Amino acid sequence: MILARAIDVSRSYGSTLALDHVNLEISAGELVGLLGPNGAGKSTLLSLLTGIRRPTSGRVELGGGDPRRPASRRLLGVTPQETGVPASLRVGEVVDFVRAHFPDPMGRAELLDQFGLSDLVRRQTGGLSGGEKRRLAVALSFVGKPRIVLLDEPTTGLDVEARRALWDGIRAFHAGGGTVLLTSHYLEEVEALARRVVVIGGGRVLADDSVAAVRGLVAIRRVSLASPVPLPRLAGVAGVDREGDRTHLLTPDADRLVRDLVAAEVPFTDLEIRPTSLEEAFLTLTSRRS
Ligand SMILES: Nc1ncnc2c1ncn2[C@@H]1O[C@H](COP(=O)(O)OP(=O)(O)OP(=O)(O)O)[C@@H](O)[C@H]1O
Repeated sequence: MILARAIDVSRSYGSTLALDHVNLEISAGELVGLLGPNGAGKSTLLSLLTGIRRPTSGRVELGGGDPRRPASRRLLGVTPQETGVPASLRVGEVVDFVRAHFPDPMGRAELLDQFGLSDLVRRQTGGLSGGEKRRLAVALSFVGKPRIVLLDEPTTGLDVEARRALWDGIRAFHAGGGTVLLTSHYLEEVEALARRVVVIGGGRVLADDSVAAVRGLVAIRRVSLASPVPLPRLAGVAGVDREGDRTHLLTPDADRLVRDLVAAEVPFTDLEIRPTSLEEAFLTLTSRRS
């Protein structure tokens, strides 16, 4: 069963095209990572799926219905990028307050345990660390036993321990049959949780595949050099960019490329090799494909 769907969805803010003909289907029981750089359109897509915003064109469905209808949102749990809880309330009180809104909520102790918050139950939220606050905010999206949870950058800014506690909570929900869509800037983070990753950049879906396949795609290096002569055709070059007297070559195998340059006796200076950003890697690959 498909729990969330975007069909040919575009969304503009004035002259900014935040989403450009996006198609996406999330089936029940999946844990999907939505990966992309700043401004890629991730939050916009979540805001459409949660019914906060309307697409400019195309259609969005949640549980087969319009997410703007409250009935469709009954199966949904969400933690947006920015959240806030009243500083004077204790952790246990916040959880109880949210629990009171649902007909069959999770038990308070079970929820706190699942997210490593049990020791904080009597603490006022104003005194929590950033990581503890974030864990509480994410935990709250699970209170109503949703069928699908959307998490916008759930672990950004957390230290390793807090991140692991959060991951454990998300994994426990998924192990119980729950469906999750979470956004992230980092493939490593998606890799820790999800099998499927949807890469979004410039408002478009650039890849929708297994984490392993996407890792292969983005392991691209940028080899930059200055040469007084035009470069010969070299194997394994995914993209070429010229900037003044410098040439930038994108390749999945920088070692081989450098060996080939030397073997071809290409005169070069100022060789530089660096990893590409996700955005660079994907935009290069997609522009080659199209
Ligand atoms: N309310 C808004 N008004 C105008 N432009 C907006 C608005 N919200 C988002 N945008 C623009 O739409 C594009 C996509 O933004 P969005 O927040 O969806 O990206 P994102 O992938 O979630 O980024 P980040 O990782 O930084 O959160 C950006 O160019 C952004 O500036």
